[in-house]
Amino acid sequence: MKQIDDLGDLRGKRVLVRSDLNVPLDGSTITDDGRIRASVPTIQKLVDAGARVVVTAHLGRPKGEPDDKYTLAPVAKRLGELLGQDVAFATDTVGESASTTVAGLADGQVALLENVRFNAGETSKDDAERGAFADRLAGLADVFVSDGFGVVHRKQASVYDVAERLPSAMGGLVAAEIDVLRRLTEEPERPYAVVLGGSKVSDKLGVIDNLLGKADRLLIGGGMVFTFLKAQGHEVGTSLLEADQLDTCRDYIRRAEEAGVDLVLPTDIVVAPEFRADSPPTVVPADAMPADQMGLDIGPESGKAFAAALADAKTVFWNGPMGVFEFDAFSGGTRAVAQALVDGDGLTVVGGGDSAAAVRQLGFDEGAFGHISTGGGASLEYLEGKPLPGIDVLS
Ligand SMILES: Nc1ncnc2c1ncn2[C@@H]1O[C@H](COP(=O)(O)OP(=O)(O)O)[C@@H](O)[C@H]1O
Ligand SMILES: O=C(OP(=O)(O)O)[C@H](O)COP(=O)(O)O
Repeated sequence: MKQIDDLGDLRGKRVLVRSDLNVPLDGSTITDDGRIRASVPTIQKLVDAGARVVVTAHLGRPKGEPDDKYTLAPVAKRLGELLGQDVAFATDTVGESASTTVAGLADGQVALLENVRFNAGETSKDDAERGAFADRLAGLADVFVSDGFGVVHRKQASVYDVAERLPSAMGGLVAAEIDVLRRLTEEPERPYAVVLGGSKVSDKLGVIDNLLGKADRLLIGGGMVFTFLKAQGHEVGTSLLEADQLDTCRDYIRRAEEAGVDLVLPTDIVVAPEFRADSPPTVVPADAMPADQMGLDIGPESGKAFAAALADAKTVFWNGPMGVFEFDAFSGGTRAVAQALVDGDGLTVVGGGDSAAAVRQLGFDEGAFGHISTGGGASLEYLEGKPLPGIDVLS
């Protein structure tokens, strides 16, 4: 697969780089810039090569049209600070502003295009619609570098279709991520434990299907847990729930038992009446959640049980916070799992924008983990052995 060095002399060339700059924001304040920092080495390499660098990225999940809440403007500013040079910001992705901004770049300068998901073509399931948008995006550049590891599992215009239209290469971040994750797919040292949580439940439940044949222990927390608890017949109140996945979860529970996989579910839950930092927390048994409250973290007893299940693991992959760690009162479960990973002596890999942010925000030293991946869904799909469109298209 082509790397940047295989693209030839890039001086004066317009290089479109797909980065994953999907960072958590509080209003317009970036609360964790990990993904921006992870994207800098590739951009800097292109700057040093004298390229005119055009970065494209998404933020959140806007509905295919401009939405101020999801503007990349604060990200352009932070990227500029990290690069030590101004980053020109185009207020659209493929329109007038993008054309003018790209045309105004000198060799070694960088532009960031507005949120690529402000365009319906980016995420369209219709190949022609996606292709038409990719044509316009590709028209802004001479070559393409795919460096957004967190999105390589998405068959989207800026990830997939654009690579079919321009000479393309894999960026250093994607290459490095794949290098580490490959170790987890080839004979992981056992016991191999996988911890799953977070809020993208429908996206990520499916990975369990495959993990049941690979992992020795499967620990489930975060928003994912309530579909399991409900499948066991328990009340889950107003918690996150994938009502159409109950049978799937029942099947996972049965198959885990048959396969001898230790499926660890929380025995206590921190509930609150509302999704708010100051909503009063109560710890309740997992099989006795009140109907009018929502589960926002695994409880302290579960935190201890999860830590015990990780203590002697030789390989651990963790994606998805155990609770709403952004609110102090609901960060205990995530802290307990992070601490268990730090205390263990196996290979530990943390994947996902929010999981990585959680580790840093809760004050853990990044160096204490084997690898912190910028992609949650992407790394899960890689571990599942699923084809990753954004990688396959490069070969
Ligand atoms: N019980 C819960 N209810 C609602 N949201 C939750 C719960 N547990 C965790 N979360 C949320 O999940 C989000 C992260 O989910 P996700 O995007 O799947 O993880 P990652 O970015 O690490 O892949 C966090 O913002 C966190 O607040
Ligand atoms: O945040 C991301 O993924 P992750 O939460 O699985 O780590 C990526 O930016 C992909 O975003 P998406 O899941 O909206 O396509």
